[in-house]
Amino acid sequence: MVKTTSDFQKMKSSREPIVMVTSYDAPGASLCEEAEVDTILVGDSLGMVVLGYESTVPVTIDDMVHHTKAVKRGARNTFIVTDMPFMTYHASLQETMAGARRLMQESGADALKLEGSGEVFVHTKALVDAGVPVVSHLGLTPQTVGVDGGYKVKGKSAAEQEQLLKDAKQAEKAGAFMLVLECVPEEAAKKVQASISIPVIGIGAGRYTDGQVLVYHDITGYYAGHTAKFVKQYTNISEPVQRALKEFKQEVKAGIFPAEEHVFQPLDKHVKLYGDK
Ligand SMILES: Nc1nc(=O)c2c([nH]1)NC[C@@H]1CN(c3ccc(C(=O)N[C@@H](CCC(=O)O)C(=O)O)cc3)CN21
Ligand SMILES: CC(C)C(=O)C(=O)O
Ligand SMILES: [Mg+2]
Repeated sequence: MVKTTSDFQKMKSSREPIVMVTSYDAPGASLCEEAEVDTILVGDSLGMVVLGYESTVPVTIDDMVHHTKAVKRGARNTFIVTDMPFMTYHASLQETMAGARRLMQESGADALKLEGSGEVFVHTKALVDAGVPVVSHLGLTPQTVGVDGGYKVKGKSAAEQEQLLKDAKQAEKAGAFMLVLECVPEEAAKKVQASISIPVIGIGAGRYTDGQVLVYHDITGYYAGHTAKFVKQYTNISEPVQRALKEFKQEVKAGIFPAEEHVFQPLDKHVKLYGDK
């Protein structure tokens, strides 16, 4: 059955690690559900791993609705978190609410994830007040890659760690039920984990968080782009896929495929077809 926000809270209390994997389509989501992951993230990494963009910045609410619907069809019994994309929760509370309403009502998301701190927490609180479960995302926030000047580890200095801790506490206070912490030193993540009561899911945040999240295409090796240090590639499906495609091509060129078993025949095998002798 679909988990609830309180199930994740209980998992933190009982120290059962929470497993989150991204999905962007029905077959991928279905495999995640069969693997019994605790929750699926329809990440805006979608833009980079399946839509071919350079960053997550071009991803829209329409993209997230479209892909979350597909994920929901593939994984009806898994808790789905969907990323609110770039600049859709900053301009006004009205715009935040309109986007969130679409993601929650049209797409089948169970919760929404918002990157960043400060003003973002005003939007977090408004969403939670309206009944939307919210996940906060701190540390490296890919949507601010432009102002950050690249994808860089956050919380390396004492001052940055102090700020991170403050932000995490504010996220909890704003009503977030979960926190994703990306690319921070292990020691900083450990402090955050111990300082707030909501579960902390790490990606490049070391061994002491309440759970881990990785991108589906990074786990399976189905992505040609840059692979971060925190990724463990458990298999490389690109290789067998490439081999199969080359073999298909060779067999068609050589007249090997299709063979007799792939061919349809008429009801009466003795019917003479045009061109038959
Ligand atoms: N395939 C994929 N996996 C991801 O985890 C992911 C995406 N795409 N796209 C959206 C964001 C972007 N993410 C990224 C992208 C790059 C780095 C990266 O290059 N990090 C450097 C750290 C550099 C430093 O030391 O400051 C690294 O070497 O890992 C990290 C996270 C995480 N997300
Ligand atoms: C990397 C994870 C946390 C994410 O936000 C995404 O996949 O978009
Ligand atoms: Mg994201």
